[in-house]
Amino acid sequence: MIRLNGVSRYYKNRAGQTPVLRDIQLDVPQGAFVSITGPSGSGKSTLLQVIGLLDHDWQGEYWFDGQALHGMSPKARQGFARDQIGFIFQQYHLLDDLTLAENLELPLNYRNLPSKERRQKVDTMLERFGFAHRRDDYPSQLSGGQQQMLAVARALIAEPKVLLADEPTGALHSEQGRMIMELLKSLNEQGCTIVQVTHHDSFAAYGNPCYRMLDGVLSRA
Ligand SMILES: Nc1ncnc2c1ncn2[C@@H]1O[C@H](COP(=O)(O)OP(=O)(O)OP(=O)(O)O)[C@@H](O)[C@H]1O
Repeated sequence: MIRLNGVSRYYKNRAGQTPVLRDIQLDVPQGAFVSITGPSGSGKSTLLQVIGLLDHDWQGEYWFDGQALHGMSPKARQGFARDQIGFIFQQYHLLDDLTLAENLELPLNYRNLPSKERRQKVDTMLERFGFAHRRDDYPSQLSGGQQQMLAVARALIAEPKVLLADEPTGALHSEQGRMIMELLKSLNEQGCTIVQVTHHDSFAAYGNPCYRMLDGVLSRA
């Protein structure tokens, strides 16, 4: 489903160019749950940003369901990402001045959907994730684990083909972290393709295959 072939990424600094991703080869089959671990600063988040099309300053080939994303303009990639890719972050990235329902509706605003259909999708998601009775609450009224659950719901509402998770449990205590991992596991069992970056070996074990990033080099763990 996703294939990276020889992807490299450099950051410019005073010394010149520092390689952060080196000749990355990665295959993510449809329905897979891929984990990427590795030490701090090794390039994991950078790789996920490339896969999530949040970063365009890379070289190499990126194939997604047979489409050559490396041949697309950044603007076209942005549209593609909105349709096909869901992203969750360590710090949730919810909008605090919007209600839970309004947060969920955000990704649908880019779609040409009648408002009734948008509302139905939001209601279904609120129900599915157990937030129906809290639709008019604000994210700050939720626990960290619940905020991350809402972020997962928001990432899924536009029915992306793949869910990318960058340290999804990083801001949570272990009980809540496990809850989020169990949620990702059950989503994967329902067919959702997932790529996660994590520091936790026990959480990495939810994935198969597992990769390890070291100094910008990705290899099978
Ligand atoms: N915008 C940037 N400009 C310059 N260097 C950057 C930038 N973003 C990241 N880097 C550098 O790229 C390297 C990889 O960073 P990245 O965030 O991908 O690592 P990571 O493995 O995700 O780390 P962590 O586990 O701590 O989140 C680091 O050395 C970092 O300092």
